[in-house]
Amino acid sequence: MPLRFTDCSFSYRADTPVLDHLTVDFPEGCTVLLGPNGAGKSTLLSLGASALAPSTGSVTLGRADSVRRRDRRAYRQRVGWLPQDVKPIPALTVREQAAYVGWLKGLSKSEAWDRSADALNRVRLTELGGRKSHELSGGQLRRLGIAQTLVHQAEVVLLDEPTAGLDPVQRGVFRDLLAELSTSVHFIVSTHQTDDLAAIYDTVIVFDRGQPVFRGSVAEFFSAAPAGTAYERRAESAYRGLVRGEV
Ligand SMILES: Nc1ncnc2c1ncn2[C@@H]1O[C@H](COP(=O)(O)OP(=O)(O)OP(=O)(O)O)[C@@H](O)[C@H]1O
Repeated sequence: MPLRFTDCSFSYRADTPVLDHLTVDFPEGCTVLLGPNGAGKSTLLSLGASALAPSTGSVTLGRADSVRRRDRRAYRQRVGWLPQDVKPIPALTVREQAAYVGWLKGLSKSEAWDRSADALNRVRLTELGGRKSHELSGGQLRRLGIAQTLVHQAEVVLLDEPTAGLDPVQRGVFRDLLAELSTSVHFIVSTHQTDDLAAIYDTVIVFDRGQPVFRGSVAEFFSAAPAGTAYERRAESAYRGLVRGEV
């Protein structure tokens, strides 16, 4: 079920639109969103999560429109969001936090509590379930963020730079987790990391100055690199050829 932005505009300040009548859809599977600093990726994901509202246009998941008041609750249940800074909720344990977010999304307390056990198991945090969430490391906290989206069984999960600042081992853990979960959840991942694209993603979207400048398979993305580019430099080279960068 694709997430679709249709004719979407958004500005933080009246004179500088970040998104200007943008139309783009995110297909099923695992999609990576690449783009330079300031391109508008986080803004796009915040709109996708319905944490921000567009000034024109719509953001839809199937028939549910995030902008339409009567659809909003259902829309938010179907979409999970991991912003750049996942926040521990003071005084709550890891399991309580996962359950609490499920409850906020409309589950009953008992349902949220029951599902939190399975969600923590899927992100390999069961053993830390009784620990206070503010005691988690950055990598563990991000896995808790994913567990929160699993509790309310989001169909589409938006991850904003989920591996920034993680050590190589934790990055590997996260990558394996995405691969495992992507059989049942559609992921849209904003990142600056272009290694491992082929191992994780089905679709690449490159965003620059509020507009998509590339949308295709990983193989098509690689083929945007000049002929003869060394194998390990294809992603970087293709990317450089597509974007103009920060103003
Ligand atoms: N809260 C805010 N208030 C005002 N301007 C903002 C705010 N958040 C982002 N912007 C501006 O909106 C534009 C897009 O920012 P955004 O964070 O969406 O880009 P990004 O592609 O996610 O960048 P990065 O890769 O650095 O995270 C930038 O010019 C940024 O300065």
